[in-house]
Amino acid sequence: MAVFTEVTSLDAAALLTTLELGELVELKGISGGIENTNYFLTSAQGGTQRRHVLTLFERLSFEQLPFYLHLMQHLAAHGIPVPNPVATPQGEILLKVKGKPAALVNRLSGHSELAPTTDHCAQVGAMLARMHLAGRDYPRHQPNLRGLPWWNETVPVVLPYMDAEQAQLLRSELAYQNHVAASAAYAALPRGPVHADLFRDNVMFDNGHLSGFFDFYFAGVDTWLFDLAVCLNDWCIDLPTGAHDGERAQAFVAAYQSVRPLEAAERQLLPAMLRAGALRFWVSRLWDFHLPREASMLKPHDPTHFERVLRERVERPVPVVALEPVAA
Ligand SMILES: Nc1ncnc2c1ncn2[C@@H]1O[C@H](COP(=O)(O)OP(=O)(O)OP(=O)(O)O)[C@@H](O)[C@H]1O
Ligand SMILES: N[C@@H](CCO)C(=O)O
Repeated sequence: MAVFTEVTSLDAAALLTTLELGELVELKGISGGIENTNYFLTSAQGGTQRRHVLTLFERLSFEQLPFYLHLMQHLAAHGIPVPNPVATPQGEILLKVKGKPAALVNRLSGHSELAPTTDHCAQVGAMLARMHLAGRDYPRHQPNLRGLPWWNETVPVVLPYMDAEQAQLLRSELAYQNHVAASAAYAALPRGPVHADLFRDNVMFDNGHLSGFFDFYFAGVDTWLFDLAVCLNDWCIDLPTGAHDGERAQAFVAAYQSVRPLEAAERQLLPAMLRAGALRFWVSRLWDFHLPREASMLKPHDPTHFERVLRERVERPVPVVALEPVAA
């Protein structure tokens, strides 16, 4: 279930009045999702119906939300298909519903593609690069809150739940990532706002065409290569083994590079960032699994999946040349 806070038709109609969006046609709770309260909401004005998603934020505060909501607005204004928050006549996009921070965004058409083909991967790769470029002049700054400092803080907290082999892998990988982060190549990586959680379930396709990226609530400023690695670790691996899928990865990276070719430092550090992306989600899943938040609404994802992906990335590193067409 993903309606943690009940919104009535009266609440929704009042919101539409504030936003000058006309009448309420339909309000329907969304069952997917585990973090927030989400409703599909249809409004009508002058014979035109509009489809929206109303989100009441259950985890993020009024202070934290402007970075994410303004990023979505910025990307939408730059032609990237992402949910665009509706503003009040005074220009405010962070709303309050039932005392909770809230936003009303346009509803993306289509559905998530949970068994992607090379064509789906290519579409996501090209749009990811376009999104990175579109974010370059976004003026707000917030680091990736699930980046290296968080791994350094959280690995010691989850270590007591690990067996000796897992603990050894976590320790050595963390040491490796700290070493990478201190390198000249890492300092040279281009960076900007990244989605940082662009898994298969956060992208919509409509009739085979990418119709949008959503769920920007882990976004932050980090290296573009990290964002690419997070995607390759989800879109271009075999489920459930976690093995790398060369064909899908090639399609993804070629499409990304058709918009923004990778720089020398990025080419060098791709294998290291694939490991970083796997570590990030292994640690967050371990944390959610072993230390559920008080009154948690989370049904934790399986941590062992990303342990497998990390082992794959360590044992069978994939250099960028393996993902590029062989020169004639
Ligand atoms: N802008 C949108 N357009 C269309 N559908 C959306 C949109 N936002 C959310 N949804 C639908 O609502 C579902 C739940 O949203 P989401 O995945 O963001 O949940 P959440 O609880 O906010 O976050 P989490 O992914 O962490 O569980 C999605 O799977 C999707 O089907
Ligand atoms: N994509 C994350 C969940 C947080 O949105 C995971 O699979 O662990």
